[in-house]
Amino acid sequence: MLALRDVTVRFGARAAVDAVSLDVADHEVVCVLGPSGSGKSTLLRVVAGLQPVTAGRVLLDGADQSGVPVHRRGVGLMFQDHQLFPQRDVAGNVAFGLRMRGVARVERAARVAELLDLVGLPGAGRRAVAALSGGEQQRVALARALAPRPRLLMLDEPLGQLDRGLRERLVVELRQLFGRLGTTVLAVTHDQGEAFALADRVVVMRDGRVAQSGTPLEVWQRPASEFVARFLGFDNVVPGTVTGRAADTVWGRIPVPAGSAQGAARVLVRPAGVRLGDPAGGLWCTVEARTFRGQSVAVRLRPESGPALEAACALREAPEEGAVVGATFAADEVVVLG
Ligand SMILES: Nc1ncnc2c1ncn2[C@@H]1O[C@H](COP(=O)(O)OP(=O)(O)OP(=O)(O)O)[C@@H](O)[C@H]1O
Repeated sequence: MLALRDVTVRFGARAAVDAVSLDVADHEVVCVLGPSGSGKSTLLRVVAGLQPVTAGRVLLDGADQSGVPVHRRGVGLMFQDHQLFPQRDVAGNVAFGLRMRGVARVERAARVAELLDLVGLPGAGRRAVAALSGGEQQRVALARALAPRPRLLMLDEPLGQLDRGLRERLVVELRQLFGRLGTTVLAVTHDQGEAFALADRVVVMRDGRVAQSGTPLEVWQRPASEFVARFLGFDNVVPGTVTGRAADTVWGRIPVPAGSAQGAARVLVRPAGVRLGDPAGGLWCTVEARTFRGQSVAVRLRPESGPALEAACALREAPEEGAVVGATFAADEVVVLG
């Protein structure tokens, strides 16, 4: 469906997008994820035709899009601040793209009603946009983007403005909706939770380049680099030397999974793989802080050597602040990073 081939966008000397190649298959939901300034929005703007490329090609269904204007690309756009027309009612907003395409009034009305049902706002056509909640406005913006049946729907921080609870609910709804409609989606977000909940595949960007691409599970289980690991919130990373099934690090010998790359590397231990027991039986650590995270407790440890270490413990097993414990490591939660 969508193919980017070595796409580069420069602003002055700086490449906001640097030789990016990316494919999105029919019906696939791809989320581009990365810190602020990594080039996500620029990438979307390129696909939409809002931003010319410095080099490289954008293909939609095999056709090169250079010179094709925004309204002829057949892509739908939904931006962070959803840019609804305040002077129009809900139906007027949803019908916008249809009117632009000259769809007849009766057909338009039917499609608007269908879309409002789809996004969970049945019968809301006559309501004023200004009187809607943030979540409702988001749904209207989604209905407007979907109304002309775009071959590719692009979302820029689709749930960016909403509070966390609402975002978590909407992201589940969106995923179900896209699955049902078979929509092909390219979304960008800086929120990893959102990306992982929404996407069939996530693409992590860093400084205009693709740092990793894979299913949410693949990226979560095997971050390709220290950058990706830290971006996902994994901070238990130390340098080490891998020999056979263990790595020598400042935290002592850490078992690693079979097949891990050998030699000097960065070693990640996911918090779930840090086991706490008797001080004599492992790396000697003092408990610095505990943070409740729903089902588990994040325990921040100060080891006798090396940087701080985080462990995830069951509620009842979390040691008290100030306690001294021995940390050991479970190989299946250890990743030797590239
Ligand atoms: N029109 C422009 N002129 C000059 N520089 C730009 C322009 N648009 C973007 N940039 C720069 O390109 C880089 C990438 O910007 P972009 O908005 O694509 O990043 P992003 O990952 O979407 O960030 P955010 O999450 O903050 O929106 C940034 O350094 C930005 O300052």
